[in-house]
Parts: sequence; C-alpha cells; structure tokens
Amino acid sequence: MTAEAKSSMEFKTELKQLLHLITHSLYSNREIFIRELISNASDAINKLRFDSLSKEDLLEGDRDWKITITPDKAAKTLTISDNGVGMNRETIVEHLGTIAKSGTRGFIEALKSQNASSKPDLIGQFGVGFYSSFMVADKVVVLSRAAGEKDAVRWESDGQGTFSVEPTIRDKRGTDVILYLKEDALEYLEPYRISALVKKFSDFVEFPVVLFAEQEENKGPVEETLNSRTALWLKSKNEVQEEEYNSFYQNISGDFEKPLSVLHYNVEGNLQYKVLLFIPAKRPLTYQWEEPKGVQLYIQRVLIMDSCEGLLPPYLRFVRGIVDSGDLPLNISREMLQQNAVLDKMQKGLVRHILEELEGMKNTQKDKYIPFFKQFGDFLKEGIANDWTNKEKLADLLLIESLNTPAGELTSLSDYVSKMPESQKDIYYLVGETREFLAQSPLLEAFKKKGYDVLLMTNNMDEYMITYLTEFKGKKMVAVDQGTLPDLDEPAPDAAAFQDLFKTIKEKVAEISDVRLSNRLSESASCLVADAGALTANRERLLQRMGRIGDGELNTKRIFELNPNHAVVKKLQNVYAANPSDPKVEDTIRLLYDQAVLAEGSKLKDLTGFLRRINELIAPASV
Ligand SMILES: Nc1ncnc2c1ncn2[C@@H]1O[C@H](COP(=O)(O)OP(=O)(O)OP(=O)(O)O)[C@@H](O)[C@H]1O
Repeated sequence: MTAEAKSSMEFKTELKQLLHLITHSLYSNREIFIRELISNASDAINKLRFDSLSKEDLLEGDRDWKITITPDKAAKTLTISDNGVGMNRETIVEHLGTIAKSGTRGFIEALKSQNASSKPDLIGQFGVGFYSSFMVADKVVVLSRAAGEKDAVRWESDGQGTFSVEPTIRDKRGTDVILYLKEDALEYLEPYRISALVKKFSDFVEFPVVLFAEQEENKGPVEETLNSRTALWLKSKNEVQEEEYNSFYQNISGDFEKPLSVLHYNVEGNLQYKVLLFIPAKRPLTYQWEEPKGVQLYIQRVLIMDSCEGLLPPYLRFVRGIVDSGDLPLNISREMLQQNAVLDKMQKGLVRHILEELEGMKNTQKDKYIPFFKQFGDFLKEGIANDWTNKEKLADLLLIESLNTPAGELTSLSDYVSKMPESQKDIYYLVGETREFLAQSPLLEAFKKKGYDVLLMTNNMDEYMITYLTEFKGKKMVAVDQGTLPDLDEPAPDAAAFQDLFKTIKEKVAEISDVRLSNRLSESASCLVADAGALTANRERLLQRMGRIGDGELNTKRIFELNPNHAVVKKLQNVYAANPSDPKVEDTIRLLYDQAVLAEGSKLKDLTGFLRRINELIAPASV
C-alpha cells in the first residue's frame, strides 16, 4: 500500500525559499529555535487537552503533560519531545511540508529587502516556527504518533528542498523532534546552555519543560524541570517584576522589544476574569500580511483560543495578551463563544481599560504617547469609523498637525478646542498630501488673518476617518475646502455688480457648478471649493488612485470663488463692464480658473492652453 511506503516529497516552493533564507542568512538569533520548538510542543499539548474535554479516551490515561529535552553528546543530537496531540502521515505532510503559512511570502520579501543578516529579529516577528530548526541542524527527524491512533510516522529532511515520510514505531502518542546539530551548534548540547535558554524564553510555559541529561561517570540520567511555570496573569501586580512582564510579552508576541505598556488587573463581581494585556512599542511588519495574533482566551488556566476575535474589536488587534475567564464553560465551542454575552461584556471592559491607558499616556507621558501614535494611530482612526460608542474617546486620542503648530509638531482635538477664540464656532480642517502644500493653500488665507487654527491632515487614513468624525465635544468638524464658512467675514457687499460676469464665467467654464465671491481669500485671486457634502479635490484624487473613478475624470463639479479685492479680479470686472466680448475676458477667466486648479493640487486639463496664455501675458514685458 502506498500510504505505508517511504516516500520522498518536495517542499512547497515558498517553503524552499524560506528554508534557504533561514539556513543562509539568519545566524545571530538562532537560539530562538528552542523557543519555537517548545512553543509547538506546548501548543500540541494544549490542543490535546482541549480535544480531550469532549473525548476523554484520547488521553489513554496519560495526562502527565510534559515537554522533554534530551541532549545526546555522542550522537550530537538534541531531541525535543512532547506527549501532545501528535501527527499522522497525512497531517505531518500537510503541516511540515506543503503548507506555506500566509505570512511566508511576506517574510521572504522582507528578508530580501532588508539585508537579512542585519535584521535577525525578523525571524521572531514572523514566527517561522518549526523551520527555525534548520538554523542549528543539518538534518531533522520527526517521530510522531497522533492521539487515538496506533501507527506512527517518521519525517526526515536536510532542509534542502525535499523531505521523506515513512511508517515507524512509537510506543505512545506525541512527537519527538530530533535535531542533528551542525558542528558550529554543538553548544546547544550543554545542559547549562539549554537551561539558560529555557529560562529566558519559556519560563512561563504552563507544562514542565524537563531536561533529561546523562550524568558524568555513568551515574545514570537525571530529570530536571527547567521552567517555573508561573501563570503570570494569576499573580498580583505587585508580585511581578518588570523583567517577567517583558519576557512573557516577548514569548507570546514574538517581538524582541519591550512592550510600551502593561495592563494587568482582575475583574471581580458578577463577571470574573483576569487580564494581562500589552501595548507593543513598535508595529511589526507582520500586521500587513498575517492574521493578527490578538488576545488569547484562557478559561481557568486552559488555553481555549489563541486569537479570540470577540475579545477585542478589530481595530485593537495590535494589543497582545491574555484574558482568563472564570465564567465560561471549559468546553465552549467557537460558535458558542461568538454568541456569548459574557464575551461582549468582557470586550466592553477591555476596550475601556485600553483607551483609558492610552488617554493617561497622552496626558502625562507625551514622550511615550507620540511615538505610539505614530506607530498605531491608523488603528485608532479605524476605530473612529467602527466603534460608535467610543468615537469621542478615540477622537481625543488623535494627534494632528495644524496651521498654528510648528511643522512636525502635533496637536490634539482637545488642545485645539481649548485655544479656539470666542468668535470661532467650528473646528476647521483641510486634508491633503503634505503639510507644506496644505499650509500654502489659498483656502487658509482668511483663517491666517483671523488667527483661527486649521487642522492639516496628511495621513492616508484621514480622508476615511473624517467622514465618520463629524463632531467633537459638540463642535462641528468643518472642511475648509467645502461649502460656505459662516464663521468668516462676509465678502464685500458688491456681489450684485458681478452677476453678469458670473453668468459669462459659467458659460465659459464648463467644469464648475457655480461661481461666487469668496470670503476665504485675502492674497490670492481665486480658489475652488466643493459644494457642501460633495467630493473635495483630495478625496477625488484618492478615489482616482484607488481606481474608483477614472484619472482626470471629474465626477463632481466644484464652485469657483473669486476674491473681489484682488487687482486682477477688479480689472477683469472693469474690462468686462466696458466690453463683455473683449478676448482678454475669456483668457483671464481661464487663467484664474487654472490657478485655482493648481492651488487645490489637481492636474490642469489643458496645459498647452494655460502655457500659451501665460506666454502671451509675459511677451510684451519680456526682452
Ligand atoms: N510538536 C508538535 N506536535 C504536533 N504538531 C506539531 C508539532 N510541531 C509542529 N506541529 C504542526 O506543524 C505546524 C507547523 O508548525 P510551525 O512551527 O511551522 O508553525 P506554527 O506553530 O503553526 O506557527 P508559529 O510557530 O508561528 O506559531 C503546526 O501548526 C502544527 O500543526
């Protein structure tokens, strides 16, 4: 039977690339292989413990959970064994050969682009898991027997592109990972080295990690438990050292940095649960392509779900940690969890704590909060769009540049409001690509004159977020490139005199929906604004970039505003009054319009016409 025979198979292409990179580029942090293998062993035990809640037979009476590390100096092998769920022929081929995790491709790209040898921490961020064995071993053999099955399987590979599988014998369920160490990795056979690494990386692992070592002079083997197995979240806050938090966080997140903040508390009362959450300091590359790990759900110390979606809303997926509930039944299924009211209540509490922590940081530790916001601000903006109940709190966590803050410095909405002059009713903002460009916009002239501040939003998420943030502390959020602005002074009352000219402008400039005198301009002659509720120039460009509307295609017409106090506008009005069909009239209208198009950052439709008109103007004065 083919299923019984030894067969040789190829790794999936992406895995081949991954293995090549692991073995050739990542040396300096290779000791983490031990963490990865212990973590797999612990996952395997957790999985069986969970499965056995509904199928006790699987245990066959053995619930003495244990992870064993056996160095063999003579054979130069290091073996990591567990009595977890195990694998059969089918699952071993699937898990250790053909499945490339979704993050693998991204990992490979990041390694290639970032000069991998100088970025060893990447491997931790991506959790390449089992394959990290090939950093220290030139051959790896896995012997495994799945719980509830009789046959065992032997997997072997030198990490060069193929692996083989064949039947074998293992007298109990579980897995042995046997590393045939490279000559330059024999240090990992030394008990003191193994012991130090387990303490460093895996001290909190819930199951005993036992070193099974031969003694000198044929005294027989000794077993020594290396990890203290403390469930950190069950201790009280004042019993835990900062170092313990750090290494626990690094273990569950794969991050090499310390966390930025730790939230550790107990909830008593109707609902009881223990919380240990971490806010990371840096945004790992993984977020872009891998499923977020999120928060682990434990029920009375038993890991139920590695990444429990319902515990936090998606926008807080950067938070790591553990919630251990005393109120949920141990054998709860994923489906039941999703409909469980307890989870909803816990989520509300967790969100409140996280937002309060961030608020405290913003108010009292600016040096910590500003870098945090630069890394994770996008997530909070996503929250403004999705979490209606916490919208105001989230909005108050925003940091934004503004006209009155020096370039590179940021203001919060509360600060903005507290500095508003009495005459100012609304909060003003302008969204665009860069601060430099926005700060020069003609749309800000009247604000500069009146001393009103304008928020200058230049982050990718801002256009999206601002559609959901229409108010803050009872004040309207108003785009300065949209609608009319009653807070500003009225334009000169001579609008009537311009009515005939305006009629001609509307006939000549098909791109606009209307023309009127402006109360936004003081230096410039003209500008374009969107009608209330219509697409602004920046949003239109964003939609074009996203392919939602065609390039150069104007879906919405804008309103053309003229500054009645500007010399060119005055002259235009005079020339028009004397002779409405003077050819200079149309050229000047076009030039004023094209200037306004450039000032809003859009492209000119008729660049040739624009240059011709400019040259005709310059010609009489030029040499
Ligand atoms: N000791 C083991 N017992 C049972 N199954 C295992 C064991 N080690 C690995 N596996 C299986 O092989 C799969 C791949 O392991 P690998 O370490 O590459 O990734 P992972 O553990 O899924 O992810 P990560 O290491 O990033 O958390 C695991 O998901 C698991 O199904």
